[in-house]
Amino acid sequence: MKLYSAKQIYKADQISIKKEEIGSNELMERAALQLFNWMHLRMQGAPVKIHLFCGIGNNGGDGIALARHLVDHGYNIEVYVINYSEKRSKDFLINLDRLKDRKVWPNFMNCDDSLPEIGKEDIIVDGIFGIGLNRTPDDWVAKVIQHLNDSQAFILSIDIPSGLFTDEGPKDVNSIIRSNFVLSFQTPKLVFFLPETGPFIEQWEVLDIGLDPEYLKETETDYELIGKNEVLTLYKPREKYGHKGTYGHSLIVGGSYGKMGSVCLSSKAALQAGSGLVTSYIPKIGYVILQASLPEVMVLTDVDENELSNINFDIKPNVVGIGVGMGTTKTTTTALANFLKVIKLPLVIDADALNILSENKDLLKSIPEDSVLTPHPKELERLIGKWKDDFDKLNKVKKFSKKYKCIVVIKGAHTIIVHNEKGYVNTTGNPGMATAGSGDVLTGVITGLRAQGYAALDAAIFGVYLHGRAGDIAVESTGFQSLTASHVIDNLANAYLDMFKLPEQPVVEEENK
Ligand SMILES: NC(=O)C1=CN([C@@H]2O[C@H](COP(=O)(O)OP(=O)(O)OC[C@H]3O[C@@H](n4cnc5c(N)ncnc54)[C@H](OP(=O)(O)O)[C@@H]3O)[C@@H](O)[C@H]2O)[C@@H](O)CC1
Ligand SMILES: Nc1ncnc2c1ncn2[C@@H]1O[C@H](COP(=O)(O)OP(=O)(O)O)[C@@H](O)[C@H]1O
Ligand SMILES: [K+]
Repeated sequence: MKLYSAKQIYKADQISIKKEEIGSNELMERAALQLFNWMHLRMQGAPVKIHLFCGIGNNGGDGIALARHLVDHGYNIEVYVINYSEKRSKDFLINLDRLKDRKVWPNFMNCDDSLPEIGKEDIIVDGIFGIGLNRTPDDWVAKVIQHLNDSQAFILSIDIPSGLFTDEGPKDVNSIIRSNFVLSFQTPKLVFFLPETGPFIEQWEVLDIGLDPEYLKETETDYELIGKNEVLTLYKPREKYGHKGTYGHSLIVGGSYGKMGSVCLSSKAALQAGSGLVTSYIPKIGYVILQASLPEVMVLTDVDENELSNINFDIKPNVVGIGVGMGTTKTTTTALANFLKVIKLPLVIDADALNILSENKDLLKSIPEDSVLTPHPKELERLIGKWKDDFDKLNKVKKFSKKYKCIVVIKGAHTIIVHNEKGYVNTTGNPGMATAGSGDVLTGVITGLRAQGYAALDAAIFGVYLHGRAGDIAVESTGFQSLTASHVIDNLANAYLDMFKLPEQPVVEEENK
């Protein structure tokens, strides 16, 4: 699913109005009707108090139009207009008049008005600012927003939580609504998925207001949301006459004294992702551990007992996953540097290999083209330096990806895969996966997919999706706290099977005869 920018949404808005020969107030009416239907379906006329807080732009106009539908259906409403500017939008004014025709008089709030009382059981509709926010709200508006956040009432935001910018980072977190639910028009916004702004949104849903499908289809976006539909198109089925050679040979390089588990996790994950063959390359100390833990995996050992000192093998893998549990000693740093000088194969680079690269930036230019780097936030910071906000981070990563011709997987609650100018935002995974070794599993999965012939970007996108989905299935039986990296591996099979499951159909009860 494409994630459109505010500029693109406004353009779609203009094109739709022109093509369909409708007024902009008709689009607002569609938006308001969709909002109303959503609420009415769930509330079924319940007499709960609904406080609608509206700005003076089109987001406020949506709120005012929604208020009219609510009052027409007998709901218990109170409307407030936050007068943060004199420049009321045309469609806001049209809808304000329509509401007044119903004898509903909004409370017009200015900077020195007292704040209204809101009960815990009430509902707040947040239509203060939408995608038109272009500067930090004034202090008194921020105070109103804080008051709503503190009320403990359920907050339903129209289009986007008020105070959040659509395409840039937040400047004052005290002026942002904390939404329980966002009904977003036509597209979710990128900020719903970023670590700094995502926490302001508990749940979201898209309402289709019928913006021009042709424009939406043709328009390229900087970001895409990755779900089941997107990865189904990437999936490579197995061939009847395929053999283990057809599905590639993964080599997992890593481990050091006390950290052999990470190599076990990556190697097992590569197998479970479907790699035809898997070999682990480890310091001698891990030989028995690997052989005893994973009978399917072949093992090659370094000459050194406890750490990698010379990465040298005479097998022909298709891809190398490198870095897990490897440590960053001088000896291992030299081993990695020498390896990068000669290696031509695609790499999946993780953990300590990333840390070594961060400490020796001149090595970055030796990374083979189309390698996949999988940093968690701390590793990323070591690699690209500090960032101002999430947008600054994404821009820096885009530059890095272009410069070193690689794919960067920014791990997190919503992992984002960056390739050149574009980002792919993952939708699977859960906080149970914030547990030791789950990143090692991801390295194995992406390596295993690369081995099977998935292109670098596809392997990264599909791998991140599968890994998260396996975690989501696992957590249903383990709970968040008890989920471990091994559970994620054990559920990779279920993640594959789940891709082809049809959505559950409603059960039709047989009629009593
Ligand atoms: N496009 C679509 O598909 C459809 C969109 N619809 C709805 O329209 C919404 C966008 O509406 P919008 O453009 O009128 O802007 P909105 O967010 O209401 O802000 C109002 C104005 O406030 C101003 N302003 C900005 N920041 C400020 C600040 N800090 N403090 C004070 N003032 C500030 C700024 O004007 P300025 O003062 O800069 O001239 C801005 O224009 C969208 O989210 C959706 O709900 C639907 O109706 C149907 C179809
Ligand atoms: N809150 C979360 N929601 C979803 N996924 C998460 C969350 N926290 C962590 N993860 C995922 O778990 C993995 C953790 O990786 P990493 O930090 O490298 O762990 P480790 O170093 O222990 O292997 C990443 O794939 C990350 O996206
Ligand atoms: K809003």
